[in-house]
Amino acid sequence: MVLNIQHLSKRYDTGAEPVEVLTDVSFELDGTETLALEGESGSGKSTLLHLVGGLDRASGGLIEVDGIDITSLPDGRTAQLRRDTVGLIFQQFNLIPSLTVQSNIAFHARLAGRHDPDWAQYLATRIGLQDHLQKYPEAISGGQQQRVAIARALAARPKLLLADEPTGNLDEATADTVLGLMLESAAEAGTAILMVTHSPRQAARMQRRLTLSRGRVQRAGVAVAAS
Ligand SMILES: Nc1ncnc2c1ncn2[C@@H]1O[C@H](COP(=O)(O)OP(=O)(O)OP(=O)(O)O)[C@@H](O)[C@H]1O
Repeated sequence: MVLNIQHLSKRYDTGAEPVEVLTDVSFELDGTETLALEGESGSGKSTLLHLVGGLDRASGGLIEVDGIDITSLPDGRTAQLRRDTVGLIFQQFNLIPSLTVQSNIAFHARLAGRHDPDWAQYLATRIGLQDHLQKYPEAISGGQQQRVAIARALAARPKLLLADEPTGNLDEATADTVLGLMLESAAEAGTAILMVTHSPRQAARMQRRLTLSRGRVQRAGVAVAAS
């Protein structure tokens, strides 16, 4: 199992009143499964993704990534796990402007000590970037930049890919193409996917769908607490 979440909760104590953003969330993700995370704005999707990526701390419950409980790891170890096991794609591509497309793709794999030039080259070609490798991010389109972010996230063959509306700012046709490339490339890399999306059309292309409603997992139209 690549991801095991049990009774996860997240509370923010920053304001006058504590805000419980996630309550008793439990689900699992096997091998190379793909899961769409849906739910209305403010339901806690991004918060959940940040917790799984170790970018924020849970208030309670368990998050096992590839068998390691990240809720009890010190910050340095979470960063290491993120580097070694998890790939991240956000709506903002976060490309490094001073690096070429090719170097951007290799960047995280190099950091993880797992840069495989043949795989990076194959991935870039597979994802349609072969003619843009020596260009800088400013010289390519939004759709192409998003392809770079996807290739970069998959270059180190992560066990788990976390994607927060990865095609959210692309037109529908480009989004369809880019998502297809992401799914095919992840399958080839042996990578499971947890993807936040507002698009039912995109969610339907994933193997499983899970909806959050006010921080709880909703099944069959009803928000339920995990047993
Ligand atoms: N640092 C914070 N302090 C207090 N509340 C927060 C904080 N970060 C997020 N929240 C609240 O947590 C809730 C869930 O936010 P989150 O961004 O996870 O929702 P979301 O489902 O991803 O929404 P969207 O679809 O609009 O991106 C929101 O009500 C938000 O206001």
